[in-house]
Amino acid sequence: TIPLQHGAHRIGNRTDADMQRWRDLRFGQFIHWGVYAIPGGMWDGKVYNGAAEWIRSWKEMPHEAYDQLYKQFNPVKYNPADWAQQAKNMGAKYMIITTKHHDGFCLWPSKYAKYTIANTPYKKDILGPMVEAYNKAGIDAYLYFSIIDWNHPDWRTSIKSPADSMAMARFKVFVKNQLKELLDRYPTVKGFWFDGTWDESWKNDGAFSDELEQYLQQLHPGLIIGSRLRADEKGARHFDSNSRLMGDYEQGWERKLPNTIADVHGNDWEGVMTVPENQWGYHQQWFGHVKSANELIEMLVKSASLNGNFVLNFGPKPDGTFRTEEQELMRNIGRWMQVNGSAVYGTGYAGLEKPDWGYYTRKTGTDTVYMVVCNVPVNGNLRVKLPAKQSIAKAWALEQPGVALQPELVSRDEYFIPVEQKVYTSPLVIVMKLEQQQRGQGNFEKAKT
Ligand SMILES: C[C@@H]1N[C@@H](C(=O)NCc2ccccc2)[C@H](O)[C@@H]1O
Repeated sequence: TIPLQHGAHRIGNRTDADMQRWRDLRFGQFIHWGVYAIPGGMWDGKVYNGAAEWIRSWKEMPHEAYDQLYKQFNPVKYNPADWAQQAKNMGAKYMIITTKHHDGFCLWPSKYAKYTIANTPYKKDILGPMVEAYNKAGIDAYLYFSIIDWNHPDWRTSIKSPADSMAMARFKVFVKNQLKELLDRYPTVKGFWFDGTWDESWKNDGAFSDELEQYLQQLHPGLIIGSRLRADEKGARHFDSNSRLMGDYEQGWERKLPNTIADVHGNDWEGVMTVPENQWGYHQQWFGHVKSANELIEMLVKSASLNGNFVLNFGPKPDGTFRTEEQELMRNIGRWMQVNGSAVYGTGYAGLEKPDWGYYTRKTGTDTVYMVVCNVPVNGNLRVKLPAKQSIAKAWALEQPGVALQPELVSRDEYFIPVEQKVYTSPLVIVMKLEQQQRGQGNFEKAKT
């Protein structure tokens, strides 16, 4: 291995209570909200085809015009208690809020910047009431923070001169000050979600990203910070130059998910997902494929089945309300989670071969395995293949706990569980209790009894 000062400092996953709590939550709500919601992906009668929160970088949007928009930010309908209730109804157990996106606009009255909510018609802190409302609803709060800051005069994408070095040095002090300010103002937050760390100026300063992570942990022990913050001293990101994961979980799964357990290399990980193909901030005209509740439920279950968390993004409107499509989604996903959440919360990889009909999740540390059926087989049977010497002690549909299903043993360690041929409007969940076979009790003897 290559000797590193600023690579991963831990081999393997965190085992402390804060991290176990994060693991068990499994389902989060991302919120991208800021000045970019005002144009909402359109300007001067033209539609921006990029991600709405990047509209400032669009050639049709003059920087001066964008940089005045904060003077119109006045979300008179903003009601964090209502947001929290909708998130709770959806079944989200944690929330990640953009404190400051790449444009540098701060949703809190930072004393280190002028480009903040304090200097808008709204004036009041957005974050405090949000964190409070979500925590009150039993939802943990995490803070998204962009290192890239297009508004700050000292931000540099690359260091090309001594002047750049001095500017970036000032910028790093500013970043540290803002992060400490956020922890001082919102002490109940459980972690940071860093973004905007791909530019050279950051990638080539692995030492600082390492020191910053340690500084934050020492300020607030137990914080959960993903791999995207980190670079090592050779410019390697997420994984250090010895291929060891930095940070507390792999934070690279953005708008994509791993496909097999091999893809996650035994690490904790989190996938973050947009409802349309690529819009995080509010866009007035969603175009392309908009994901359905069932599609997103399947992604959530797939994530849990591969030992990961799934965070679904919402982009509130400038008036402080969620668009109707997003409200509808929260209700529809919530209806399924209300009944079937136990197949997601506190679960992980079941250690079984992925079946054709859907996903297995296992209640962590138990013999309880959930079968989440997304593709009902035309032969009417759910094939369950177990490792040698394991058998199904009991099986039942989650919605009919009193009705024992009769798995048919079709070959050694393989069962068929019949599934009703009908129209399914959402994934079906079956619960199995597995057991180690008693000594000497071969499979076929079992079938005879
Ligand atoms: C969570 C999302 N991350 C921001 C983003 O710029 N993603 C695009 C991107 C992702 C990975 C490397 C470079 C650029 C988006 O604006 C969202 O905030």
